[in-house]
Amino acid sequence: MVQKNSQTVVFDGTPLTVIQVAALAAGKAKVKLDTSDEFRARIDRGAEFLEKLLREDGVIYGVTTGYGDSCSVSVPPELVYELPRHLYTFHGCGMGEAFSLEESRAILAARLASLCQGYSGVRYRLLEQISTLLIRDIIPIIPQEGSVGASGDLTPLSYLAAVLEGHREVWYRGEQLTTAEVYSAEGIEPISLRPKEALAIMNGTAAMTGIACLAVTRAQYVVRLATRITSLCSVAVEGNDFHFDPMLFSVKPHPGQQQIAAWIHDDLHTGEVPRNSNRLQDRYSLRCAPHVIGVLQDMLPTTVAFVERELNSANDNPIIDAEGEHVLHGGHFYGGHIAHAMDSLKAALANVADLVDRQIAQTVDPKFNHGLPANLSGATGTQAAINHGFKAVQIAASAWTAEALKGTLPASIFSRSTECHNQDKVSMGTIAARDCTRVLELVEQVLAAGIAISCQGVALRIRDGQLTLQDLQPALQQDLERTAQLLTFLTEDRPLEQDLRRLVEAIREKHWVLYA
Ligand SMILES: N[C@@H](Cc1ccc(O)cc1)C(=O)O
Repeated sequence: MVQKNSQTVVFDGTPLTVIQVAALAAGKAKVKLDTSDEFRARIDRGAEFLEKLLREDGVIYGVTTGYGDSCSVSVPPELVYELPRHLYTFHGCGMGEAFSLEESRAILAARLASLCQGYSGVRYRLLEQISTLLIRDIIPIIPQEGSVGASGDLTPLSYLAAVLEGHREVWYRGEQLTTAEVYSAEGIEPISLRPKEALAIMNGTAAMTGIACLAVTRAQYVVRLATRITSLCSVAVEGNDFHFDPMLFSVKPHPGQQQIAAWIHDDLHTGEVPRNSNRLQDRYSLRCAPHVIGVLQDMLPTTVAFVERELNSANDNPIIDAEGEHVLHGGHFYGGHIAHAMDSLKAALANVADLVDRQIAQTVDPKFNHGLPANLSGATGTQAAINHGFKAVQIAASAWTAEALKGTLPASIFSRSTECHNQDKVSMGTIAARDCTRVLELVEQVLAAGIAISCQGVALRIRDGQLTLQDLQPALQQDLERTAQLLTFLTEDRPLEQDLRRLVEAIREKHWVLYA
């Protein structure tokens, strides 16, 4: 899976970026665990401190006690080593679809990044086993449902814990196989989890954080593509270029909004604004595009910061301070920041889908599109009467938009008291991240329709001699060519499902080079 000469993501406790996690998840980056003696020693020090504590004090939460509300139950010494297996076993109750291969790799990467901070009291050997899974692309199959995202992603991460010990199932070379058969084929020894180790794997936010890494990197491309679609729609409907003037935006100083306006302005290579324009004001979906896409652009840096801090944090409980010899009890498994980041990201994303859906509506409609044919059908002569162009695609885009908007209900407000009221306030961050992923899929579909329709609109003006290719900025010319590689100009009605699927795939692959 891992491509040759591709980048390498090194797990050594130093900060990782969402881009690195996304590259790793896509199979485009190699994985390397720091093998230096210094790093090994730093990690092992936590496990050694716990061993010492166990010998000397005999009581450690989650090691010699039950979990959560069951912490008042003491576990007799002869059963302490059986406790980790019980933890992942009773949490083996995940439901729903499994996370995708890409998502599951991101989840493993997020857990490894957290354990590499060195505050979880696990052995270096455990980190090696997780990195072996990533390197050999043996990926646990993790059901998506069943985490409240505040006692960590306990249930999803139990699937990782179980796989480390050689149980449950994995994806391996495109097949779903038992971990046991893959380990024996690959000559991998299952690990025997030490007393704190199952808890350390499960008591964190890796499921929601891994998914959030993928969501924010996809959202960065959504911003750019929605901006370019706005420019193309403006050209297609002969919109008013002066809505994006730098002077206009200098008096409303949201930097992301200004950036979007500047990009559109450059795309449209607008000249000097007339002293008193007699041009009409376009509808809001064009005129206010920087104000809608700009919200997403302005919130992305904060969203990325939330996700990267969580990614590079010790999200576990208890935290093991081997240096100072303390066991610190807290709530670092709580995914509140990811919950908020994903809840707000999905709302901003769905607003962009709504904007593009309205741009599509203007562009296909002869009442608003300044002389383009109905539904942008390229059919001429008598054939025009029976051709319906992008009519159904516009209807579909309306449906995808509605579904995206419906998916924006915040998850974090649905906190429930659970686990005998020990977990009486929880984040629901994993649900927020999954919702955000679903919203993203729908947004990308709307953008696929948007790029298809805006390019057809511009191509119609060129075909009908109202515009030449050279009138367009080189970047827009290139977009038309890149779109034409995937979607031939629509003259005669044809089922567009496969074309749209290609376009969605191309969005995921960042096929259009946008504002580099
Ligand atoms: N997250 C809990 C531990 C826990 C683990 C498993 C459970 O099923 C419940 C609670 C804590 O650290 O306090």
